[in-house]
Amino acid sequence: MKVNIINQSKHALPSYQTPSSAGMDLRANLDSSIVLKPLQRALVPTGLYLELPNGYEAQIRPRSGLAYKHGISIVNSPGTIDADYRGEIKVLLVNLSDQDFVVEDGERIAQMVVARHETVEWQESLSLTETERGAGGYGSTGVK
Ligand SMILES: O=c1ccn([C@H]2C[C@H](O)[C@@H](COP(=O)(O)OP(=O)(O)OP(=O)(O)O)O2)c(=O)[nH]1
Ligand SMILES: [Mg+2]
Repeated sequence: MKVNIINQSKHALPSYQTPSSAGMDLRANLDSSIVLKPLQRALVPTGLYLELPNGYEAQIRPRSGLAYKHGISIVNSPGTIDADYRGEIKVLLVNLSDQDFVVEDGERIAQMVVARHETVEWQESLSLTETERGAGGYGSTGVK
């Protein structure tokens, strides 16, 4: 699928790291590095602007390596990029470790997965179909 993109960053377009990757890594586009103190968050610019087709969204997800090695995650994970959004894609990083983390210009800070979504029209009803699960949840099926 072809998607229009404007790249105002200093970096190459996001790309899949392997042929069957679901996500493309996003790079920070910074004039100078950012220091994230423990529990601090920052809205990190990418310099990218998308025009997703209707019926698609982009999800901004953490990278597991940064999460595991440095406790870096995304506050609103997965971030939602709406098809009608024309602003800059930004990544809301948070440092969940007990050490400072430095975000460098050009660093791959997150990954973006483009996915289809449905647009729902509500059909208001007085009752719902019965199921085996019913209202059970939150561990209702046990732990083993
Ligand atoms: O991680 C994110 C999440 C969102 N956005 C942009 C694209 C998205 O389409 C828009 C709005 O996001 P969202 O709906 O999550 O935020 P909101 O707090 O509900 O703001 P709004 O009232 O503008 O929808 O912000 C990003 O750049 N990065
Ligand atoms: Mg919103």
